[in-house]
Formats: sequence, C-alpha cells, structure tokens
Amino acid sequence: MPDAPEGDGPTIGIVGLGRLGSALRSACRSDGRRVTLTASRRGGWSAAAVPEVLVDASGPEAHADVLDYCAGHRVPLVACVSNLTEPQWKALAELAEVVPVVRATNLSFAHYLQVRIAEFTAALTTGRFETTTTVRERHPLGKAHRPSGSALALADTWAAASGRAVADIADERAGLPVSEHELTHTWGGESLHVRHHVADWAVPARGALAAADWARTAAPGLVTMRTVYDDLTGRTTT
Ligand SMILES: NC(=O)C1=CN([C@@H]2O[C@H](COP(=O)(O)OP(=O)(O)OC[C@H]3O[C@@H](n4cnc5c(N)ncnc54)[C@H](OP(=O)(O)O)[C@@H]3O)[C@@H](O)[C@H]2O)C=CC1
Ligand SMILES: O=C(O)C1=N[C@H](C(=O)O)C[C@H](O)C1
Repeated sequence: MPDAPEGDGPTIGIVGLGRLGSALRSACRSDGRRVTLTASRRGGWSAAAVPEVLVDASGPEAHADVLDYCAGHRVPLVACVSNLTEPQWKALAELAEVVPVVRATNLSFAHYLQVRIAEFTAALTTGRFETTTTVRERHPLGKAHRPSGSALALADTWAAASGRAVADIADERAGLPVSEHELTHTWGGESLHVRHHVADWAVPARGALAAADWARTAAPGLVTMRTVYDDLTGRTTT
C-alpha cells in the first residue's frame, strides 16, 4: 500500500515491488519521501494521490500501463526496466514528447564514471595503441535477461567512442547481488580492467531518487542517466 500523503515535498510512485522497487521504497522511507502510488503484478495498482514522479522498476509486461498513467496524468517517468522491446523503447521516446523521461539503463553513479572512463580510453587508444576490448557482466541467478542492459550500453558506448565493436560480451549468472560490469582492454602483454561492482540494492535505489528529483523539474524530453549525473556533478563542482 502507498503511504498517505501529508505536507509538501516530492512524492514518488513505484511500479514493481521486487528487488529494486522494494529497495527504492526503503530509501524513500529513510529519506522521508512519500510514496503515494505502488503497483505490482499480484497487488495491482494502488494510489493515495498522483505522484510527482513515477519510477518503473517492474518488467516489460507493465509498460503499457506505465505509459498510459504518465501520459494521462502528465507525470515524469524514471524508466528502469532494462529489457524492453524495440517498439517499447520507441513508445518511451513518444511519451517524452509530453513529459520528462529518464531512460535509466544503470542508476549507479560509478556506472556513469565507468562510461566516461571508456570514452576517455577510446580517445587515447588509437593507431599503434589500439586495443581489443571486451565486456563482462555478472549478476546472481534469477536475473530476467542476458546480457544485462548495462553490458549492452557499455558495448554501444565503446563502439561509438572508438569506432570499433567490442570483441565479446560475456554474461555470467553466479554470486551475490547486485551486479558487476567490467570492460577489459587488451594489448600485447598487458591488459586494463575497469570493473564496477555494486554490492547493495540501496545503490540503484539512491540513483532512482536522484533521477526522480531531476525529472520532477525537467522539461519534457528523453534523457539518460548520463545527462542526470552530468548535471548533478556539474552543479557540485562549480
Ligand atoms: N536501471 C538500473 O540501474 C536497474 C535496473 N533494474 C531493472 O529493473 C527491473 C526490475 O528488476 P528487479 O527488481 O530485480 O525485478 P523483480 O523480478 O524482483 O521485480 C519485478 C516487479 O515487477 C512487478 N511486475 C511485473 N509485471 C508487472 C505488471 N504487469 N504490472 C505491475 N507490476 C509488475 C512484479 O510484481 P509481483 O511482485 O507481483 O510479481 C515485481 O514486483 C529489471 O528490468 C532490471 O533489469 C534493476 C536494478 C537496477
Ligand atoms: O537486473 C538487475 O539486477 C540489474 N539490471 C540492470 C541491467 O540489466 O543492466 C542494471 C544492473 O545491472 C542491475
């Protein structure tokens, strides 16, 4: 059940109360944020008030309902589901014509740094310094799809920045939550591993709250977490 709204302040709706959605609800409670809508497959939708931002932490099956809700109530969306279909990604872009939409492939701050490091590495490894680059991801057993959305995004980042495709994407299902993503750059006789490890569901939950705060005051349009963290780091370093 959602929390009853009281007083002023940002209100959040959470679709999906699994690993990510539950962690987000806990983060909202610790932060004093009010969750005015929750939804799950078994529990259906339940709203005490229209939230200022909706966070979708469910699955592709909920996508049509999420889009209808955001369009109908003009609510910004933080879209965390990583295995949408191509038509669903397109529909998300269409929703962004009327409300702000954050496409959150990976909510963690250090994933943002990993992406920026990949771009920096690509810029320096040209000509005689060219590398063979691979991606590895690991999640616990039970993750719904493979490879992860973040692994595919890292491969796309590398291809766009270097002009060369990654040589392999390895997906492993083992070990403890939450995730590992590693870019390995290999030359003759040496290699560089840039590994991001998330050990607590509170990490993506915090990222979702940062994205929700950002989306609440944004203009309609589709952005990624890169835009959100570019903006937040710019503000804190100036
Ligand atoms: N962007 C990021 O950084 C992160 C993204 N993710 C992504 O978030 C998504 C969720 O991950 P996770 O929490 O592990 O998944 P879980 O399987 O633990 O939870 C999924 C939740 O979605 C609900 N759900 C499924 N279908 C519907 C529907 N039709 N309507 C309403 N609710 C529905 C389920 O309801 P019920 O409980 O009733 O079955 C469940 O509560 C995945 O795509 C994952 O890849 C995850 C972590 C970080
Ligand atoms: O399902 C998960 O757990 C995660 N999913 C996202 C992905 O597919 O990239 C983000 C992170 O890896 C956790």
